[in-house]
Amino acid sequence: MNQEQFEKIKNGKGFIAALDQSGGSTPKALKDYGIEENQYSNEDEMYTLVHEMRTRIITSPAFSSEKILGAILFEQTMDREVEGKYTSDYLADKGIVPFLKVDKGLADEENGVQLMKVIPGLDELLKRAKERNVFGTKMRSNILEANKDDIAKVVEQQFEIGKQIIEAGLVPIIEPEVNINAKDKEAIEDILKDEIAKELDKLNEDQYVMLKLTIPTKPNQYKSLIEHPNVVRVVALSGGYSREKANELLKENDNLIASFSRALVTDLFAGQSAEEFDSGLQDAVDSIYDASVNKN
Ligand SMILES: O=P(O)(O)OC[C@H]1O[C@](O)(COP(=O)(O)O)[C@@H](O)[C@@H]1O
Repeated sequence: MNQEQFEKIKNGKGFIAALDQSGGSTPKALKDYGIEENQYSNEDEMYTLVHEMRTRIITSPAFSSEKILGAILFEQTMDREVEGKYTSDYLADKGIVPFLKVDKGLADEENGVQLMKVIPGLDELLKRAKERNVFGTKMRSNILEANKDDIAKVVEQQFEIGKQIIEAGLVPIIEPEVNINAKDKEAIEDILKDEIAKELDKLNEDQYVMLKLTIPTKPNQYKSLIEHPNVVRVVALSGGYSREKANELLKENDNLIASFSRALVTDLFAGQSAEEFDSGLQDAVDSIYDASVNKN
């Protein structure tokens, strides 16, 4: 494992940019960016357009390692190039640590949770990620109701696959998202914290994970997880909150940094001039950095 990147992710001041919208989320990500579905006629064109959007973000002067510690990539982005380099190498050369989203989407909701779908060919994908100098991975489940046994299943699945990822020499970001509109969000977060702690305590001392969590209703709910010796860093998804709201809630949580997708790109549009785009991205980066680093 790249020790310099490990140190940066563990102790660096900044946040992680989530640029990994999956196939399922891409049409909405493009629509939010100002590209309607009638502007592309097949998946290939869609992926080319979203790679252009991500390239515009990644190559912007606002997308700098001064405030951005890492970036989470979609598999196709990892296999494409930015200015003649593989995307992960381009990022690493900018001092930004590359991560790869490895999940293949969510299973149907059952008993108030969505497990991850089976991930075929994971070993092969992890091998390729290592070849592309990727540091870590990210995979997302979804929790909607406070059903203890089912939340336990979500966490068990995450850690079981997480250990496979650790074996492959990468650091897994474990992301059991809690839906921000869940009726019993606080009760879910109490159960989730306990279930994650149980799995963390089973790890060997040289097995490291990261956690990507919904910003909790109770400030500092996850303090004990943040301080756990097997946890490199705990980061927060924006979950559908506006950037202002996500930043406001994040500021209430010590040592919790952002890993936003929607909240990062919400003011970026295809039709913007270079300076409008770059200044919109700079504003987003500055405000998310501030919420990640300067707490109340
Ligand atoms: O496309 P997916 O896999 O459903 O994930 C969508 C997004 O959810 C995230 O986990 C969190 O994104 P948000 O900050 O927009 O909630 C991102 O990493 C990812 O881009």
